[in-house]
Amino acid sequence: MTLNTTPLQVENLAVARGGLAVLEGVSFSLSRGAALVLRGPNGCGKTTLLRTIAGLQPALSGHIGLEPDAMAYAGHSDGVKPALTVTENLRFWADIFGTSTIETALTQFNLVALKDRPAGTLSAGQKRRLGLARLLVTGRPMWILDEPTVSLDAASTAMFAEAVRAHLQGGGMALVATHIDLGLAEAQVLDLTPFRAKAPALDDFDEAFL
Ligand SMILES: Nc1ncnc2c1ncn2[C@@H]1O[C@H](COP(=O)(O)OP(=O)(O)OP(=O)(O)O)[C@@H](O)[C@H]1O
Repeated sequence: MTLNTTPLQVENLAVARGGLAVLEGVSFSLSRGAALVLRGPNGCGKTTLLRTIAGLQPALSGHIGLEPDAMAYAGHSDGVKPALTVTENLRFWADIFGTSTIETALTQFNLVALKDRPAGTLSAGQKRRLGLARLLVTGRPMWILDEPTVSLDAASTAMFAEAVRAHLQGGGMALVATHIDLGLAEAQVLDLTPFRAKAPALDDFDEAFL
């Protein structure tokens, strides 16, 4: 699949969770070859924003200028099939996304020695590496990553940063919510704190109980 795509344009986006707005007025753009790291305190709406941009839930308002089928989303769950081996998991995804090779994914995420292991027998960090390796076999240009380094040790975190860097160098893009320093000095950073939605004003007070 080609990496030629319109860059991501997000304009005046408002997103909601549980029926309540959590972020409003979020605007940014991402060019090919660029990464943006989203920061903000727990509960500010990073996951909600990523899920909305990935097309997994509707926006309250605003515009997202990239189709979901240009995106590969890696959320909190690894999405690994435990009964399939590492190779079978990657081949399964390669078939779904219409790509052919899984070798780069095995190598870049240090999974070669584990390739015949049922995924259910992997450690948490190994499972996470497999879940992230899936990004490579999607062939999709826009990676949307929610806390991708959870369970990864320092070496695997560095390996992941290298995989993101290689993706960017190939013209891909990455949007990442993370609390840690990924070591991606080239990434831009957007703090979502100023975009937190204001609590709705009460304009219809009930009488106080006496
Ligand atoms: N199922 C739910 N129903 C209602 N509200 C929810 C639900 N899940 C989460 N929320 C609330 O939505 C808000 C945004 O949550 P979200 O998971 O997007 O934040 P986050 O910035 O990703 O947080 P964290 O850094 O802790 O992962 C939070 O205030 C959270 O409590």
